[in-house]
Amino acid sequence: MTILEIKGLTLASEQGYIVRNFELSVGVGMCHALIGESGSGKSMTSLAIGDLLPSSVRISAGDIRFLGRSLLSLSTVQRERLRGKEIAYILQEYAGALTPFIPIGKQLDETLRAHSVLDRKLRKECILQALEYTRLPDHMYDRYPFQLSGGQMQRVSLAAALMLKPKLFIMDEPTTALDRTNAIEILRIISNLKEQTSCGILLISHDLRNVKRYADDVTVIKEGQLVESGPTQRILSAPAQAYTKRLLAAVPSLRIRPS
Ligand SMILES: Nc1ncnc2c1ncn2[C@@H]1O[C@H](COP(=O)(O)OP(=O)(O)OP(=O)(O)O)[C@@H](O)[C@H]1O
Repeated sequence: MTILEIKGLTLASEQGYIVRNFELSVGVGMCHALIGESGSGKSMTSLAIGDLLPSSVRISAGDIRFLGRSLLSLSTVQRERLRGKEIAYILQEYAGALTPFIPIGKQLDETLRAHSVLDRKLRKECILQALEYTRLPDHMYDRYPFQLSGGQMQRVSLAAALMLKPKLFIMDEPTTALDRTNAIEILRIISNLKEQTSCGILLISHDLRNVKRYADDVTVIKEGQLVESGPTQRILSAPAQAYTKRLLAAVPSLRIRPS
């Protein structure tokens, strides 16, 4: 079964096309990485899924289906409801997801209250479970975001998303702002989550070592157009397109032999 299916997606601004006739799908329990050079349209594609495109960019053709349902046929309110509850974004800018002077527990409680009918006691249990899952101690509940390190803050934003049990995580450079140890820790948590909950993950990353390790499938995008797509192992070890070969050759640990 497919969680996310993007078909013929075309995004345009006044300056012209940003993404053209693009497609990608994320299966149940799968992590699909979207890779390509800076400015190739990765973030715009991911923002289109959650109805988060800037006002200067519009969807001019194509469809985005979530669990078989076209998202483009839903109202703004319906899409807003899906976002957060069923489709969660984890971004590089984790600090913006938290209000600095409100304790973590209170912020997570507000999120849970908005999206569930759990009583206060159950909400607290759920929050503590999410903190534990992201390997944060219970006392984080009473801490303020400004008292946390970058790695801890990204784990809190992950905890906030996963306690709502979304079906799809959209992760745009989730570990770019973190050191290698914290980045690996976050990716391990995400990977476990995928195994345990069968959620789908759309991962946008410049770090091809992470893509190699954690993604099941890869799609390569260049100037808004699909270059090639397939299982990670195949794309990284035997890319069919010259552009992909160039992209991979730039990463020393992935360097491929010219064919
Ligand atoms: N607000 C905007 N209005 C119009 N065009 C935009 C806007 N923001 C970005 N773009 C254009 O959309 C194109 C794709 O940008 P996008 O952010 O999706 O690239 P990306 O592949 O995610 O790059 P990076 O890896 O650097 O984040 C770029 O050419 C960019 O100039």
